[in-house]
Amino acid sequence: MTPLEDSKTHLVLLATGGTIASRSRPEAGGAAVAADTGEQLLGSLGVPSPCPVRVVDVLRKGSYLLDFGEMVQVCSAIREALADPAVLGVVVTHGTDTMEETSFLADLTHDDPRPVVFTGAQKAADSASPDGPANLAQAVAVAASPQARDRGVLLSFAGRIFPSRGVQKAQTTGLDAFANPDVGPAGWVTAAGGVHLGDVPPRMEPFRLPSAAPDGPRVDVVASYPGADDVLLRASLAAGAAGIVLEATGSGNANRTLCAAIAEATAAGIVVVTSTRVPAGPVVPIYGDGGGRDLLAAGAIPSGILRPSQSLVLLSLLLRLEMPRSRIAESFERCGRPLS
Ligand SMILES: NC(=O)C[C@H](N)C(=O)O
Repeated sequence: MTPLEDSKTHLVLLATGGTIASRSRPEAGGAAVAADTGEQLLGSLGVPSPCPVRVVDVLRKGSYLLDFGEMVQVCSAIREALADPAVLGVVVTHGTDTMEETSFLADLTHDDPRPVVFTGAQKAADSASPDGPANLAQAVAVAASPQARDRGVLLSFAGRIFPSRGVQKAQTTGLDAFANPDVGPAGWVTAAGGVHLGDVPPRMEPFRLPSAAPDGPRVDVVASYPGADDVLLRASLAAGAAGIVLEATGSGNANRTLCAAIAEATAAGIVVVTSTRVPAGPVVPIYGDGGGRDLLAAGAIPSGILRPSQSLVLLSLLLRLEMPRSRIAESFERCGRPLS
């Protein structure tokens, strides 16, 4: 671990809830709900932190409850923490269900060399052997490491370190909850806090952070599957969607019915992005008969390597920033490129 040169330097821990903070509650019928404060989480660390940590409680909820405005709120809290030059880096404790969404939004809008590291847990704080304390200790070690600088927003989980772009929750209950099926982890962190990361990849130009208003443009995810018709897509349009992420099959295919409805939607100015339910590989326009080639001709924008969850975040961000379709297409081209 890196010794501190200046005793005033410190990390900030932003607590948002999730399983890492959850305990079973009689008032919830014994179900696990977010309960612990950031101070309680910090108090659970079995090892001393490499530097002082200041705690801010931002939210206390399961991440399956978050909306886009709350994700912006977490990003604003990161920005506020980094406004203090004595802050070395930020750790965010967060539920794992939507950590790939919030961390990606934070990465897209992160304009600072200092590390921001998300972590959480798969087992509740009151379980017999919670994984939260070790995950948090490792995230603190990563955030305090000079090796983690200039890498945007990272996830540290079960000893592995991932850039947020392309990361996916890949286990419902297994302790190694996250994966990047395209490129694997960027590095690892040992139980003793030793951080190992490879070369620093180039960073993308950050986007502006939009307002945290809860009533931004509506963006829905609509799936294609055997027998899918256009009823749900049209319901989304009728509900006022400004953007739709199509969770397509394979390399990004739908069918003739969906394709025709998408052509109508894009002609009316709705932005449609084609992503895929397949865990790895880019969206590629190859097939006709309502496949990816026809979706492209219908005006849908391929998401590159971004899965539906992260496509939803990028599209919601760009629509909140009032970007025209041409810049949205360019942004997906840039942000959807595989990280190598
Ligand atoms: N393991 C977790 O954190 C899952 C939890 N349901 C959440 O996302 O808040």
